Amino acid sequence: TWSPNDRTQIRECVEYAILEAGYRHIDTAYLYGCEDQVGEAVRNAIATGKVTREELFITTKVWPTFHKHMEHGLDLSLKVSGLDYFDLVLVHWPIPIKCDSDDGKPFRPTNEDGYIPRDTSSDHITMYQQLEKCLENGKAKAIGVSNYSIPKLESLLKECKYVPAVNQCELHPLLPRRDLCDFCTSKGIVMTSYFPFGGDGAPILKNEAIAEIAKKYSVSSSTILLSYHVNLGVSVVPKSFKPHRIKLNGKIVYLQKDDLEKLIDIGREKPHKFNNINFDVDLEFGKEDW
Ligand SMILES: NC(=O)C1=CN([C@@H]2O[C@H](COP(=O)(O)OP(=O)(O)OC[C@H]3O[C@@H](n4cnc5c(N)ncnc54)[C@H](OP(=O)(O)O)[C@@H]3O)[C@@H](O)[C@H]2O)C=CC1
Ligand SMILES: O=C1Nc2ccccc2C1=O
Repeated sequence: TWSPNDRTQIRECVEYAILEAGYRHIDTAYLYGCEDQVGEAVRNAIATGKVTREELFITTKVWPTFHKHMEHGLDLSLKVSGLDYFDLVLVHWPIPIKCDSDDGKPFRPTNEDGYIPRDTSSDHITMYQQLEKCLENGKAKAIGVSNYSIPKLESLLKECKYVPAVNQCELHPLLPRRDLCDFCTSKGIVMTSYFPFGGDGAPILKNEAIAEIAKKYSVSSSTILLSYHVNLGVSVVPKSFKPHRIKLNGKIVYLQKDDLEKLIDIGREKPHKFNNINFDVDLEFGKEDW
């Protein structure tokens, strides 16, 4: 439910996704400024009698400007959405961002170098530990992380009480991150792919190697990109505002092993990350640590 500009259509798209296209997993975040529309869509969908709350799986994320009070961040998401609980709550990014306000804003302050300034008085482990309390008090049915690297997960796993259920990261054939996926699988952490098409404007759909595989299966490149994840045991959260694409994105095909290998090979040598959010340099692990 992330949209960089127009956020007016999200309620109707979520309703369409649930009622007409069979979606059950909806991914949102406090950052996206649309949890009100997601909550309304969920209530409207339930009111039709076609789906129950228990059948739906609603994920949200607490933005790291709330690093001192993550439960308060989640409380705001609950209030805005009008939901009684979220099925999954993620630490949105492992990097605490400087913030003095109560509402977590500004979300992306910038320092004189143009970077989003990190608050070094906290860390990703402390943020996650606060969500563990939300698991215990029932505000979240499950908790997890987003944009966590292997070193971050290793340090978190040493300190946490509950293993994160999910790590949601940018993943697609141009950024296969098989090491991260294998690490997560070995620890019982489900990977979720965001930016399955490369984000706004869907740049990965122009890739010729993917188009060739799509031709072989007589499906669209978008179907290949989503099937890639499902075939690898990764969940995936595509976004579209167009009804026919919302439906199309529910279609998954079985991929032959050699085609799956071809897809992984596309980004093996030179992985490409589309999300270029400008966090302050990570002194410990280097800039690429997310
Ligand atoms: N945890 C995190 O830090 C992040 C999480 N996310 C989550 O991941 C979701 C997906 O990422 P998002 O940024 O939306 O980018 P996506 O990779 O899902 O791409 C969205 C773009 O693809 C287009 N598109 C969708 N389906 C098709 C199709 N079948 N054929 C052609 N074009 C298509 C959309 O256009 P149109 O709408 O016109 O169809 C839109 O321009 C977000 O909405 C958000 O929930 C995203 C970024 C970071
Ligand atoms: O959730 C997010 N969606 C985004 C889109 C662009 C850049 C960063 C983000 C997020 O953190």
